[in-house]
Amino acid sequence: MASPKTVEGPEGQQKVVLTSSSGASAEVFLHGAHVTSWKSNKGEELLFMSNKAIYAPPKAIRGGIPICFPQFGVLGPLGQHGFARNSMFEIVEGSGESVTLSFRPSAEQQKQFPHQFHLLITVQIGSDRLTQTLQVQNEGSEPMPFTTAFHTYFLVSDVDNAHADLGTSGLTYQDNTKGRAESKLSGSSVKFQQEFDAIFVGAPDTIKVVDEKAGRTISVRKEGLPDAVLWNPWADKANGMADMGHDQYRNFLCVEPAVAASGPIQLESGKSWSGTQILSLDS
Ligand SMILES: O=P(O)(O)OC[C@H]1O[C@H](O)[C@H](O)[C@@H](O)[C@@H]1O
Repeated sequence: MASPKTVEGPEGQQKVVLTSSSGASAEVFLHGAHVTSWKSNKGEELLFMSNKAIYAPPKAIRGGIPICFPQFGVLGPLGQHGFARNSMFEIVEGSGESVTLSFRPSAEQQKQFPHQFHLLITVQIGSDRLTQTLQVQNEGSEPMPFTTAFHTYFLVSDVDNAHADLGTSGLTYQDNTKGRAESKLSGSSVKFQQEFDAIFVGAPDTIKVVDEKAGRTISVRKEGLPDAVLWNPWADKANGMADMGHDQYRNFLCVEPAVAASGPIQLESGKSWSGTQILSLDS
């Protein structure tokens, strides 16, 4: 397959633009293999991007779809969400509709995480969907522990008029705002009305992001990823972030297919593992 072309994005960073035959499109930066845009075939943007995002390493880009790897959150010895989102990837192959990006840790990164691995991220645009696969191969001689997530920021008209529907009532979750204390959902949906930061262990394989005001539903389907993290930082935390615009917390909610509290996965030497998220625009 021919290598897809890159174009220059903010701060001189290279990005790949994918376009489906129907006109849907996506943008993927080599920095972090980070998807920063997914547009429907009508041209409407479906992902949230901060208007103060920083596009250059060593910062992760705020918004879109950061890849948390080889650690989700603070569930391990590394800095929050691991180093892949702060690192440069290389293009392996692709076409107009898909691209595969590759990353191997530097000697410096292996000092913090003493494992050799090969990470491949594939992003594919379809007429009504965006598919992302994370594949990791343990190239070292010891088992490699990891956790991971697709940290997807969905754009919503206003968080007051949006919710995440898990499809099952009364699920329990670990509440990150309360030291991972167990809590229970009263219905099957999460309405974001204050800071919400929760790990659903063994979450349903499909979660819907519903924007009532825009009349839009996106299904988040996950394969090989047992958990889901739901997050909105709310006003105080978001307005304290240097790379988040004022009150922009109202315009997103995160649904993050993950191996979080179910992990870490212990990947044997020479073995590979993969996980996929499929985002589809239902209406
Ligand atoms: O600010 P970041 O490092 O990108 O993390 C953003 C958020 O990611 C996840 O959703 C975690 O559960 C949150 O605790 C964290 O605040």
